[in-house]
Amino acid sequence: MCAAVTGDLQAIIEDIHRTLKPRLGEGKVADYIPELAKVDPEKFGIAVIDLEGNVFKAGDCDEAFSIQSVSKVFTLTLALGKHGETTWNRVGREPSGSAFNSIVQLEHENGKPRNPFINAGAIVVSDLVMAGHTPREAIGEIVRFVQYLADDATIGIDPAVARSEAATGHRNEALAHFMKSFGKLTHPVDHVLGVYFHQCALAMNCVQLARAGLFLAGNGRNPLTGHTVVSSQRARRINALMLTCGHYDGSGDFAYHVGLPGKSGVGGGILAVAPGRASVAVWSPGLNRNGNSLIGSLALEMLAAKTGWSVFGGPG
Ligand SMILES: NC(=O)CC[C@H](N)C(=O)O
Repeated sequence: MCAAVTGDLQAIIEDIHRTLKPRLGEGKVADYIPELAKVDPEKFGIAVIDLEGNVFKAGDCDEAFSIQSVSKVFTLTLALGKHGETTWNRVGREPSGSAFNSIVQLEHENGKPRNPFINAGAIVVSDLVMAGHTPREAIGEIVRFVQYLADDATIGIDPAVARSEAATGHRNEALAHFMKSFGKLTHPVDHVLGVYFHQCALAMNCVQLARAGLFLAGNGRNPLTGHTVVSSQRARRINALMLTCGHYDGSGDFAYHVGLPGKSGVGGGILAVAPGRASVAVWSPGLNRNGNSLIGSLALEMLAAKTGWSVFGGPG
């Protein structure tokens, strides 16, 4: 990273926070999971961690939130570790161009989801992570993996969110049963969804989330712990999937405006990766029409513009 950016980064983060604060409350908090509807729409946190381990943060960056679909990056990493490239026999690698919970493509494509970041694909990935495990063991493995990535044993699941999602998860049940009817899930639907709902209910703050994503900025190696999590080739490929599929039918827009691999969740969190430079987590619960954090996306757009971190080229 160039020295000028390092020195200015805290000022940049604070400026972004100050500039966007008056707009908090724009967007719509997800309410189809009742527990998420209770979250204060004015929350806004940013954390950036560079490869030297410097932390730059602003706002509500130490408050835990429901990471929801951001968890799909971590479960994909786990599934690739267990199953390698055969993972792609079960789930595709193409952008869907449809909503995160869409069912329409599944019938045309015989129950094989387009990519691991839409709900259907992530449910298949949960099925893959379960191999040889009970649901409880698989959930434990996911939590331990995220704790290991973030080097923080305090990270856990919010059971109220997991219960709330299970109680209202008819759309995900429909997706899972539909895929099961095509023989695309190995385990019983209720077991797979139990794992999926719990992974989505992981509660993390922006600093923890940025730390957990740091290996993707570091060619597969977390520079803070010295652990090689994945090969550089795999890190590059996960980043490619985040860039092309991480924001559902808003992925093209996110690439256009931000230009960084990113993964959003309906809790209002986004993990973004600036390869070779830093890992960034933002949180603001108001969502845009694609179900991605509205203010969080704007914050990342400003950050990319001010740092020149877009993977597509320099500042401006
Ligand atoms: N986009 C999201 O974050 C969706 C995750 C949410 N748990 C769901 O399955 O509906």
